[in-house]
Amino acid sequence: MIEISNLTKYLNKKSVISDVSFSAKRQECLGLFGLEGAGKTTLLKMIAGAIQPSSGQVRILGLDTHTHSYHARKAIGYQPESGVSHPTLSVKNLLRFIATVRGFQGAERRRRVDHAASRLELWPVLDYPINTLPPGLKRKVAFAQALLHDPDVLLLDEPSEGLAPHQQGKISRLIQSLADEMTIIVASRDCEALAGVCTRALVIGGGRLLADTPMPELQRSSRHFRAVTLAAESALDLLALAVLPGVAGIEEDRHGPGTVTVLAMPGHSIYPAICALIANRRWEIHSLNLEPGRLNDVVHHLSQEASH
Ligand SMILES: Nc1ncnc2c1ncn2[C@@H]1O[C@H](COP(=O)(O)OP(=O)(O)OP(=O)(O)O)[C@@H](O)[C@H]1O
Repeated sequence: MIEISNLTKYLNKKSVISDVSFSAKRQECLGLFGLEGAGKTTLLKMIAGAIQPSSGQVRILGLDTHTHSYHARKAIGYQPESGVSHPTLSVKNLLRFIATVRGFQGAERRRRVDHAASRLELWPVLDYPINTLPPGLKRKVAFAQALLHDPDVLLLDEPSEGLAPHQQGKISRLIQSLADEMTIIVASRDCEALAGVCTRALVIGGGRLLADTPMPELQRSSRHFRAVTLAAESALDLLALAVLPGVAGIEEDRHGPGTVTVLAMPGHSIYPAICALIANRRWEIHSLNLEPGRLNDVVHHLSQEASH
């Protein structure tokens, strides 16, 4: 569905994307993760055909986006981070305009605009000029216009930024449901927020691809994978925790006295032993969490390593 080969981009004589290659199939949802300035937006723009690579190739459905740009673009929906063009139009008129550009007329155009507006819950703001909307809603409009033509490939650049947490959850569920129908690449600085949505993670730093791995693998690579964080009213007996089988170390929370994170050795499950210790010692615990792994730390760590 998507084949990226040795993609490189120079901007103002500076290398912004260096020799990036990967491919993705239908029903894959790829997270493109990296710190600020890592190159996520530039890479998405090249895949969308919005800017040309300095070298390398993008193929969508087997079509080179440079030599077959018209047909390749028909297969792509792109939600840019910068929002939509024509911000003075109302939401409805912008969606109608994009639907017309995509070749839809009459009842079919109405159906597509209505469907996209419903999916993004844009009904209450359909008649508002886009430039009067808050940033989160502008993102939703940009998302809706990317969906109008049921693309084979959907490219999303920070789709949830600026939205309240419950709205972010809705966007995640929408992305998850769309992944059944298409190939999705979603760029974000927040890897953790997309952990349950993406099947695969691409980590980019300094314009280079630092990791291309299934999401569960990235989670497993976190030193907090299967760690247990517990918070208590009074100080805990850290030695008793440290000598439990499979414990790799203990981190005390400098900002939360009484909160400790017990790290697990790879392949060990320490949660049951910690529960048994709490019961034996009759510790009064406020919270006890088995951690899935701290993905943003992993992305940060990979980026730091690559910059040295
Ligand atoms: N038009 C441009 N001219 C020169 N450099 C640019 C241009 N656009 C982006 N850059 C640089 O390219 C690098 C990658 O930028 P890009 O916006 O792709 O990163 P990003 O990962 O999307 O960042 P963010 O998370 O902040 O959106 C940055 O160092 C940025 O300063």
